[in-house]
Amino acid sequence: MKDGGIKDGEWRRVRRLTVNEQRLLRRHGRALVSVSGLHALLTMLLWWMGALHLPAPVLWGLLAVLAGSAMLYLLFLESGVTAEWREPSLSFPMATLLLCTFLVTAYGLDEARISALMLFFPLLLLVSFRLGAGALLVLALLASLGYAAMLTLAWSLHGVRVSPVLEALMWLVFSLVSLSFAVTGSGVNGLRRRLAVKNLALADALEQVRDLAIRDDLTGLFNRRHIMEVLERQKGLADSGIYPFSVCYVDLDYFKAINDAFGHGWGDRVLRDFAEHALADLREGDYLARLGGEEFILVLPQSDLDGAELVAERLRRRWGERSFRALNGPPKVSLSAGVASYRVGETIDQLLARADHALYLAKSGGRDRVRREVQP
Ligand SMILES: Nc1nc2c(ncn2[C@@H]2O[C@H](COP(=O)(O)OP(=O)(O)OP(=O)(O)O)[C@@H](O)[C@H]2O)c(=O)[nH]1
Repeated sequence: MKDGGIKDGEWRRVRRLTVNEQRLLRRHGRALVSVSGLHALLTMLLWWMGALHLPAPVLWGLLAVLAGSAMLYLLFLESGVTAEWREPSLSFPMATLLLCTFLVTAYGLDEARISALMLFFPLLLLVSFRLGAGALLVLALLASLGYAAMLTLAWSLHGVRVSPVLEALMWLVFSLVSLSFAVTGSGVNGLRRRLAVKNLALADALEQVRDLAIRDDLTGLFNRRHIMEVLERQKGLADSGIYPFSVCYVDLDYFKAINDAFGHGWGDRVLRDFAEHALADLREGDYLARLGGEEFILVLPQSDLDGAELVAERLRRRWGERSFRALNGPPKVSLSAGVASYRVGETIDQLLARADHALYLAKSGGRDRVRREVQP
């Protein structure tokens, strides 16, 4: 449904509310209950002043309905029972019920009849935050028809005490003001909805911008800038004694030859395939970034040197089994890796320099192998 008005199936469960939405929902519920409370107070005041001519059982029944419905309504909203319904605030049934109670009080009044209906306007404004134009117009129409029916009943049961022309005039003014409140409310509601849609689009765009800032275009892995932030965070955790971490430089072997023999397109494809393969090979919580070219880095929280070496060795072995020959690509692309473990208090540059040296050892030792840092 586009405008969010009340239609068939409105009460069906559709999705969970966010915490913020739940907070707004409860606030809305309390506002509606305040209107109900104000009406109860006004009714008692009018009765105490002797202006309300309702039989005692009707009066107490009315107050009981106001109190009971308010409690039930709050119970529904606070318990979250309605949270997954399409219109979780139950604004339409609650507003209709309150309208009926306004009409009952108005029935018991003569000169001051309209005073019991005044609360309908703030009520309409309140529910316009939740209901669409159609539902607001239906409410305004119900109020106008209800008022007319209440007048007819009052006139037929205890005659006319106020000039019928004056009564009819008040009814007309009430109906027109209700209508204009409904129209204004739905306009505000429309604006609010458009704003909400724009906010969502903005949040999406921000997410994309953030993604662009931290990810590598070709592989979708984290980029160098972001992994440096990750490393600083890990250093903070390790320096506080929370857990250690290790890093592993990975470099694909003879990549220039692949580009030269199979073309740049194949080179890109191998890089993307490696990223996918390595990500699948890592455990949850490990980080993988592309530093540039065919150079990658793994950041392995809670891993010591032996653990990091095992991870790198497993990656080397499994990646080495991969072949693109069937697709007319390179038969095999091996990798070399250098691992180093963070030593409390050192800088990230010192750590990376040891990993880089280990990678150099792997390359100069013949490639397709993992080497660990040499002690000091
Ligand atoms: N297809 C492709 N190639 C790239 C990309 N970035 C860098 N390269 C190429 O990767 C190659 C890296 O070559 P080298 O640094 O000589 O390294 P290598 O050929 O892998 O040799 P070793 O590392 O010593 O085993 C160069 O030819 C770069 O042009 C990229 O995004 N896509």
